[in-house]
Amino acid sequence: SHKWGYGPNNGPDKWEEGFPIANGPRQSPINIVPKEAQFSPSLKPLKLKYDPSNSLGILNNGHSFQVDYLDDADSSILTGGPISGTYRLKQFHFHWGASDERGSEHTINGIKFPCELHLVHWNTKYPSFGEAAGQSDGLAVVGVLLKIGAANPRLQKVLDALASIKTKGLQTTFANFDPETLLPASRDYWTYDGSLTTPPLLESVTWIVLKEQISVSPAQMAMFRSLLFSGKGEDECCMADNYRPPQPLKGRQVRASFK
Ligand SMILES: NS(=O)(=O)c1ccc(S(=O)(=O)NCc2cccs2)s1
Ligand SMILES: [Zn+2]
Repeated sequence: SHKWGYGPNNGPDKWEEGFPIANGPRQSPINIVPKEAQFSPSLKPLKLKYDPSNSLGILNNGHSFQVDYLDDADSSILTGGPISGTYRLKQFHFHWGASDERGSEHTINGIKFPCELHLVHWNTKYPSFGEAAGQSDGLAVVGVLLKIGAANPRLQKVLDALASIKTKGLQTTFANFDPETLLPASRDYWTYDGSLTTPPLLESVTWIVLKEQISVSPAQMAMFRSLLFSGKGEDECCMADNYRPPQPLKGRQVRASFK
């Protein structure tokens, strides 16, 4: 069977063929309507504690690129917020468009952003990431929207590494990176129960989407688009538009940590 992707023959509209959960009750992403989000005073502040020495490498996985973290201890963790217990950072990655008017997965009042950052964490009540990924409370992903503006110096170290992972399967070491430097000043967020936004589309994600965006310049967006979906020696296919569009809310409540 041909692998899933973002093209006309293997893209989001085709994923239900191999992954019927694509039409499930808690799929992601969604369109967030701030006025319809319920302020929940019981939501705790988000607590992120990352150890930069846990960063391992940066990989072109053929769908996006990801920075992987050592997750054999509670050294890079997410606590508080809508979750209970401790979730360990596994990796972060991005989704982006072929042009600046699209690329994000979550939308706000129907507005698409050029790019979206996802920091993927797994619940340590389970023995491993793979185990957690199959549980309804197994994963927590922090989503940060990027908007076009001034060049973001915090992104530069990541973007400068892309030249060495141009094609699918390439990876290189990526040491001492603190992903907290990518986050906006405010920790205000929206949260809802959802899923992975790529196959296997598992409905195991507590989504935590930050209200404040971070900036990215058009030149920096061009660097994201310099990556290839294709492997070395294959017909070149620019890595872009690697986003799933918003999915039906199906009665879910979106809660806000702020008024
Ligand atoms: N866009 S997103 O943050 O919703 C993610 C999509 C895929 C993610 S993963 O790297 O955690 N792999 C998921 C798995 C593969 C096999 C078992 S689970 S995270
Ligand atoms: Zn993602």
